[in-house]
Amino acid sequence: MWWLSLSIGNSRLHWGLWCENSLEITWNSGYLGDDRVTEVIRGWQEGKLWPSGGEVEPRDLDGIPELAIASVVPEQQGRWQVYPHSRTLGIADLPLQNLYPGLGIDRALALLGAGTRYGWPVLTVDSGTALTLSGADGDRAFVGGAILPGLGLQFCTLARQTAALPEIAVPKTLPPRWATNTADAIRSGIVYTLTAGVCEFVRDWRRQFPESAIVLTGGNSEEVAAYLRAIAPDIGERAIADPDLILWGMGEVYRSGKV
Ligand SMILES: Nc1ncnc2c1ncn2[C@@H]1O[C@H](COP(=O)(O)OP(=O)(O)O)[C@@H](O)[C@H]1O
Ligand SMILES: CC(C)(COP(=O)(O)O)[C@@H](O)C(=O)NCCC(=O)O
Ligand SMILES: [K+]
Repeated sequence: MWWLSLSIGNSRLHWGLWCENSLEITWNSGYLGDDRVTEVIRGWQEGKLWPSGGEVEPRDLDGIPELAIASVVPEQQGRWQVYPHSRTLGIADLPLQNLYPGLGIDRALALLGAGTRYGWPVLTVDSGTALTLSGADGDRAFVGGAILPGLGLQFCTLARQTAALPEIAVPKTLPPRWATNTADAIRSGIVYTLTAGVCEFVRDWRRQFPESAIVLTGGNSEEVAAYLRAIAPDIGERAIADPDLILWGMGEVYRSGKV
């Protein structure tokens, strides 16, 4: 009756502990080394949950949990597939239409989670390592989307590929637009162009699907939500923030009997 959902992203692991259809706890962790993976799997086989790297307390499960894996990082997914009670999800397992071959399973699951919780049509904005937009219509058919470097990645790449630009943390609030020093200039350039781009996509989506929910998720969703509220309140105030969209999508696949 207990099962685990593991979504493997390009920066880290996203975990959910489920009791049937009820999501009990969620946490994130870094990637784990082989020894640690072996240790965690041994724990599961003894009916123990030992979330590592996360802030969740270990606990006893009555039974050996199933593990559902959704991954966009092949090298990481193999480490967890050795668990005998695991099942790896592909886009063919999802009750969505018109998905293209090669579409990220995280994007498809986030859409499924968002549509299930907030209704169809729906647009998801996932601010993770990459920032992705993904939209589906009222028939649960994928309409399309976009991929760009995520917030953290933009700051990091700019610093790494230039001699004079420093590494800067992702700002929590809106920086000044017309900067008079280097750090603010970087903040301004990245934050205002990224936010303007997201707004443009959302506005176009709303022209096609005026009633659609707009759902924000991913490691930088709080920052993106704050920028949107400050720059475009008509979008920011109405957008829904939900950090667990991918896990909710996995729950929906479980409910349909495919896990
Ligand atoms: N504790 C954290 N560890 C890693 N990234 C974090 C953390 N907190 C916030 N972030 C931000 O979230 C981004 C990753 O988003 P996330 O949705 O977790 O990634 P992914 O699903 O691609 O692994 C990073 O680029 C970083 O800017
Ligand atoms: C676009 C992504 C890299 C996003 O990954 P993330 O930032 O969530 O780790 C991932 O969804 C992916 O590898 N997609 C495959 C290409 C596509 O969706 O078209
Ligand atoms: K992402």
